[in-house]
Amino acid sequence: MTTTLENPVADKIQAAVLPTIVLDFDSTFTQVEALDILAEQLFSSDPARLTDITAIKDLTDLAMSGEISFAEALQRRVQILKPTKADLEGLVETLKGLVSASVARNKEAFLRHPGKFRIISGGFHDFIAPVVAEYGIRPEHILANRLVFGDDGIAVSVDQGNPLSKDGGKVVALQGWDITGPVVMVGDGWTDFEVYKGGAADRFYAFVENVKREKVVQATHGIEAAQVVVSFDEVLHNEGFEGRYSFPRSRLKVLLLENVHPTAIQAFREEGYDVTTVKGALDEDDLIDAIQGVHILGIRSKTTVTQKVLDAADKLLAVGAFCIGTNQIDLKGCSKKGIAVFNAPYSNTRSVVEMVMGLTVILTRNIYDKSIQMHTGKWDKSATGAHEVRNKTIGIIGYGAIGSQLSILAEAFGMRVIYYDVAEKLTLGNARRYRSLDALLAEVDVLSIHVDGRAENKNLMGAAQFAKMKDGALFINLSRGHVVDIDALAQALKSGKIYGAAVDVFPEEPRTNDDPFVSPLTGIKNLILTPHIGGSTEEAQEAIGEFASERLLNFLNRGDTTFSVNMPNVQLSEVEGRHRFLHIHQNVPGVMAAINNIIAKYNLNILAQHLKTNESLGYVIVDVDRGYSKEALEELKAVTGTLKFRSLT
Ligand SMILES: NC(=O)c1ccc[n+]([C@@H]2O[C@H](COP(=O)([O-])OP(=O)(O)OC[C@H]3O[C@@H](n4cnc5c(N)ncnc54)[C@H](O)[C@@H]3O)[C@@H](O)[C@H]2O)c1
Ligand SMILES: O=C(O)CC[C@@H](O)C(=O)O
Repeated sequence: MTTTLENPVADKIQAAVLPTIVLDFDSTFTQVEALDILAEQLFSSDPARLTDITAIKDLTDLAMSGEISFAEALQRRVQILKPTKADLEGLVETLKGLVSASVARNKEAFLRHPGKFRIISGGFHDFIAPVVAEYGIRPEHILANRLVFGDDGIAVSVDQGNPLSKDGGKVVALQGWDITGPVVMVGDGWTDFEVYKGGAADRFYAFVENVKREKVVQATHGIEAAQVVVSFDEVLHNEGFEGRYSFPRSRLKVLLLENVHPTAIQAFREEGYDVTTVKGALDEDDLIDAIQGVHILGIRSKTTVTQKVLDAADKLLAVGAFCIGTNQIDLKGCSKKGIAVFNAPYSNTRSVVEMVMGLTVILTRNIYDKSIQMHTGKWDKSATGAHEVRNKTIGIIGYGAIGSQLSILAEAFGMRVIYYDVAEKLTLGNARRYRSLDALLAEVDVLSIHVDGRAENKNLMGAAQFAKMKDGALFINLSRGHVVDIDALAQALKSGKIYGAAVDVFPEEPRTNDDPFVSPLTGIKNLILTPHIGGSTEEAQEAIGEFASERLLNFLNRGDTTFSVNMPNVQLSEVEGRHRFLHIHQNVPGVMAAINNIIAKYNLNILAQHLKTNESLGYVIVDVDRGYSKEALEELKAVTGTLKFRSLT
């Protein structure tokens, strides 16, 4: 199956006759209404004038949505604001930092096509010109009002001779401009729609990236030449401009489940992707419904990505596990479909380790049960059964990222560290590796499990293993629930074989905070139960949000697969001034030769080429210079064994 990212609208438009794009300034070129920002700047530190900030905003809104006359609103706002030239300089600096995200990321397109982008605004040339100059828009390509200053340097009114100071002014002003060829108007406000309605523009885009004005959006309905767009990427794409992106990001859907951290949501939105979030996990049926049309799925540990879900995933390019574990994802199924899987292997490691150390001390001192007794009014000041952790032996099963970090912290607490791992590991500090699990079990005062969630680890700790431990040892599991036979653990605790335990992960876990927790472990003495929160610190969640979204964005934006858990890892630079083909295929003979034949047939000039394979997948990345035909793309997609094909610009 191939992923087809087509653009029929752009195909219809001759690239040679690029239209002139006329942008509104307030809430379109910039994220904000400049006069609202000016009001905040001038009045927010003066309690007596705070109401003027609201008054300015109200006037702006009423005019933008077409409720009152634009001319009246403009004049009244200037009368309230009375700015000086110095005030406007401050405003310019603020506005430069508030350029709309999709405009800012397409700066290259502005600079590459001087004269093709113009500004029309009911705002003021005085502050618009220096902001848009950075995008190569010259003063003569800005139509805007001018402030009239009094002798004291304070603006008192609007230049009345300028048509833009009047109602319907944009239509008149634009019609009088020296534009040849089609004109495309992009704006959020009613006056922008009027430009199209009044016949001064051939096409209209209602721009809703910053603010959605219902009256304007409604007005576009049923008009073939008018469209609502959530980002400037779409405008560039539809109008045949070579923006940074071969496919508008706003049409790529990102579905983030299980309350992933807002940093991730923001990262995708800032890059222009269409993000939907869901608080909890989804069960299989709900996920099957939700996954259709989704390009990127973000989950944590509670969502299971099964083969059935993958079968329903018609557009899925990648799955991000916003956690360490990936055992909830059918990795083989993903590979078979060329879907890349990423996780955040180190972002919550420290949080888990700190929690294990804390639990070790709490259990060794018997603090947990003492606290419970206190809550029932019982004061038991006694040292019996309470110990230091110093000189005790901690046994770690699974000496990976978490196990080895724990080794360092435990040693810093004065503990003796021994570990068991099925793989060769670098032993840290004075830790000792045991090659026999049974030998380790027999020696530990505290046992902590940190193996990964592979299926073979089911019931790694069962009745036989608990029986091999010293009487009165402590047990901790913050890895995966199925690794421990919990009936056997319950029995070992009840019999006193295991003196105390802390369990954070369970074979069956509630999907959301509203679902009940049911387990044979509830009600047992000296057993600390926690709701799978080993990695749940604000620090870890933020770090995971940043790390996982960065991996997914690098994959989307440039094809980079660094840290992917199932794809061959290829580190790639940004796509600058070139086209990049990304070809994911079954690892079968002949694919590379077929790709190269097509490249030779179409005489494409290769700037860089990479091929990396793993057991099941091959990943070819080809960078070519700008000239290539659609037929070449079609043939590349049709190569036998192709799973996914994308092109980036
Ligand atoms: N409770 C939480 O909130 C939480 C947070 C993060 C991670 N985790 C879980 O913690 C576990 C460890 O995470 P990590 O980042 O250290 O993983 P890791 O992959 O870095 O380390 C796992 C180690 O276990 C070893 N191993 C696997 N099976 C084994 C076995 N049967 N016997 C001995 N060694 C075995 C591996 O060789 C590897 O060295 C994972 O299951 C992860 O999902 C839980
Ligand atoms: O936050 C989660 O849902 C899972 C945390 C942890 O088990 C992990 O695998 O990182």
